[in-house]
This record gives sequence, C-alpha cells and structure tokens, in this order.
Amino acid sequence: MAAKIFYGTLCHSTADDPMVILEDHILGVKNGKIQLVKDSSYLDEALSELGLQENDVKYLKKGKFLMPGLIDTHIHASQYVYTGTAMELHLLDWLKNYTYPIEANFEDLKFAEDVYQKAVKRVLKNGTTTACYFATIHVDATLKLCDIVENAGQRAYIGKVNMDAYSPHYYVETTQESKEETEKFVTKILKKNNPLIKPVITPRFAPNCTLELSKYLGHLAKQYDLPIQSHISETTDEVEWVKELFPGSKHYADVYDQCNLLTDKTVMAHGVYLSDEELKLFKSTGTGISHCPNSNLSLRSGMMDARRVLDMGVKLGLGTDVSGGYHPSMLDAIRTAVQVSNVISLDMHTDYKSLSHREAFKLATLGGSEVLGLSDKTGNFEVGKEFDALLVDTTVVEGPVDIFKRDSTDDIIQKFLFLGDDRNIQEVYVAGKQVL
Ligand SMILES: Nc1nc2[nH]cnc2c(=O)[nH]1
Ligand SMILES: [Zn+2]
Repeated sequence: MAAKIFYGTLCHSTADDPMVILEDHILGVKNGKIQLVKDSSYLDEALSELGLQENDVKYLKKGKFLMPGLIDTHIHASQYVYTGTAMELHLLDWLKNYTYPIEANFEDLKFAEDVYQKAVKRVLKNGTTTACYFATIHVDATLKLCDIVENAGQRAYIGKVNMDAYSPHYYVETTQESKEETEKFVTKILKKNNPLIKPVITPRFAPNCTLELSKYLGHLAKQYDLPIQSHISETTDEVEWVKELFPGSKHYADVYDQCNLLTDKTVMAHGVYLSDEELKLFKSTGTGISHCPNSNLSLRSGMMDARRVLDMGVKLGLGTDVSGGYHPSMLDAIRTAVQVSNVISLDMHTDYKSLSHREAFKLATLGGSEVLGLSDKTGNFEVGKEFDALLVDTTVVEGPVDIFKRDSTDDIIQKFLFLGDDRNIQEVYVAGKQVL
C-alpha cells in the first residue's frame, strides 16, 4: 500500500486502557508503519508531513472504524480439516481417536496443501493478522504451510510439532529424527528472511516428548533466539498423567522449566489448572498464556480464570485452538472469554470482576502481541509500529449487525465484537500491505 491517511474512528488498546476510542482522528501510514495518530484538525499538517494529497485520505463514515488486527496465539492449522466436528470426547481420548489419525495424513503434501490453503484463507478473512500455528510432525508439509502464509501476507509463528513419546506407531518420530528435522526446519525458515514469519519451537506437550528431546528443544530455542509454544494443564486427567510420568518434577510447569522451555518468548496454551506457584513461575520467566475458551468448553476441559491470571501479572492472550475450539474466528474467542468469565463470576464473591468486552478486546490484540513477544511491532496503533489493522464496517448490507440512530460509537464497536463476523471485515492490512 502506498502511503495513506485514514480519517474517522480508531479503536485500540494501550498499556493503561483496554479500549481507547478515538473519534474524528487521523492515522497516517507510510512504509508499512504508523507515522502519526492525531486529532483530525491536524489533517493538513499530516498531508504535508507525509507528502500526500487530499485523495490519499480514506474517510470512514459512521458505522465504520479501524482497529488493530486480531492475534490468534494458539491455532492448529492442521486441525482445520475437522473443525466443528468430533468434540464428544475428552482431551486424551480426542487426541488418540481423532487428532493423531488426522494429523498423520499430512505426510501427503497434496492433502496438506489443500487444508492449509483453506485454513489460512479462512482465518485471514476473519481478521487474524497474526497467528501462532501448530502444524504436524512433518517438515515438508510444515514448509508448505510457511509458503502459503507467506503468499497470503499474514504475520505468523509456525511450528513443526515434536513427538517422540506416548504417540501412536503411525504418528511418531525417533528422538534423533525429531532433533534433526526440527533444526532443518528452523534453518530453512530463517533463510527465507521474511520479517513476518518465524519458526516456533513446538514440543506438543510434556507427555509426547522425552526429557532428552525437550531439553534439546530448549537449547535450540536459545541458540536461535526463537519463540516456544506448547500446551499445559488443560485437563485434570492430563495433569495427573504428567505427575505419574515425571515424578521428579515439582509440578507440570517444572517439567518445562527443567528443560529451559519457559522463557519470555514462550506461549503455553490453556493453563486451566495451574497453581499459584506455577503462575508465579510464569511471571518470573516471562512465559505467557494463550487462553482458549471455546476449546475448554467444547472438550469440556474446564474454565480458565482469566481474572486470576491477569491479577497475578502473567501475560495473557486469546487463542481459537482450532479444532479443540470449533470456531476459527478470534471474535468468537473474545465472546467466549467474556462468557466463561461471567460463568466463573457466578460462583465468586460479589466484588469479583468478570472480564469485560473491553478487556477481551485487549487480550485479542495488544495482549496477544505481548504473549508472542511482538509488542514492539504490532498489537495497537502506537506510532512506529507496523500497520496491522482491520477496517470494520458495521453497516454492510445484509450483514449480521443492525445499527440504529441511538447507537453511540461505543455501542457500534461493542455490537461488532458480539455480533459481527467476516462480512463486517472490509479490509485487512499486515505491515501496511492490504492482504484482503
Ligand atoms: N487442545 C489440544 N490440546 C493438546 N494437548 C496436546 N495436543 C493437543 C492438541 O492438539 N489440542
Ligand atoms: Zn492446542
């Protein structure tokens, strides 16, 4: 995109305020970065500062607004193939009966390409400008996912999954293979030198990796300064199993910590059953949590108390966890996070504050960028950051939202968060480039 100025309503989060609504404002973009955010009375000044003409200004009428792109901190691109199905089992049986057999098919590159094309297209259309993807154990198929993400212009972390233990015979790696293939994958992606795409070290979860492999992965992440993703404390059965498998560890988080897998670039999905001690360890290591409320309800795993995590100062973002979660849209993650928090509040003392839609909006944007260690680049409309944004139109004909004369800008934004969908997402920008 050439340089441009957007004129109208802007909505984003800051460190102090989960939702700042700026009406009659201008946002200037040049070289993919946000150059200025000002009151509209500065328009003439901004035009000359950026060397632009009046026809470089995009005016947003009532009902339209600009917001930061959504950040999905936990999504399995490979599981998109069965999204919306197969949710009657609990986690460990679900993995055994559906997930592993389906992921094993990604050895077939044609199958992988078809699924990944559709998954990436779907999430971009739903406004996910940054995604933290799990793929499968297969290097070639995971490289295919990288090509597809690159062509689509999305910002992403992409992980080749590691599994050398308690995995079925048809979907498993030897420890040596897993080590070699992962380093091969990492170096290939780094060679692309695409600033939008990074490899992420991806031990599936503690039971699926030997300590030897997990320790190697911690070392690899350090060597190449890479982010790390995995799952933790999603169900009580899983927590019990980890206790049995690793009797030498203080708790679940300690298994990862012993392998140097808890860093300020680590995102752990779920964390429903983390103890205070584990959360303190997350805080001290800078590890973030991806809260995946749809998945936690769909697989009946439990309810993660987002308020508790926030109160303990642990970084928090939202994830769809497709396909443990059935919905690929982060708007669904925002809504479900609010609803789960509402349900938790029913059992709490009266001054317990459930998560507001404003806070959930922040988790899906700025919070996600913090969890992924990308808050210097994306997450809000701070000057100097890259322009990752959605142009939302709540007045689209035959759309899912009805706007009335009485609706304030605040109401319009809230209606989009609770009722909107991809029909309302008119334009999607990543690093200043219009990708949809
Ligand atoms: N939700 C979820 N939890 C996991 N734990 C280990 N693997 C998975 C997975 O694929 N999905
Ligand atoms: Zn997951």
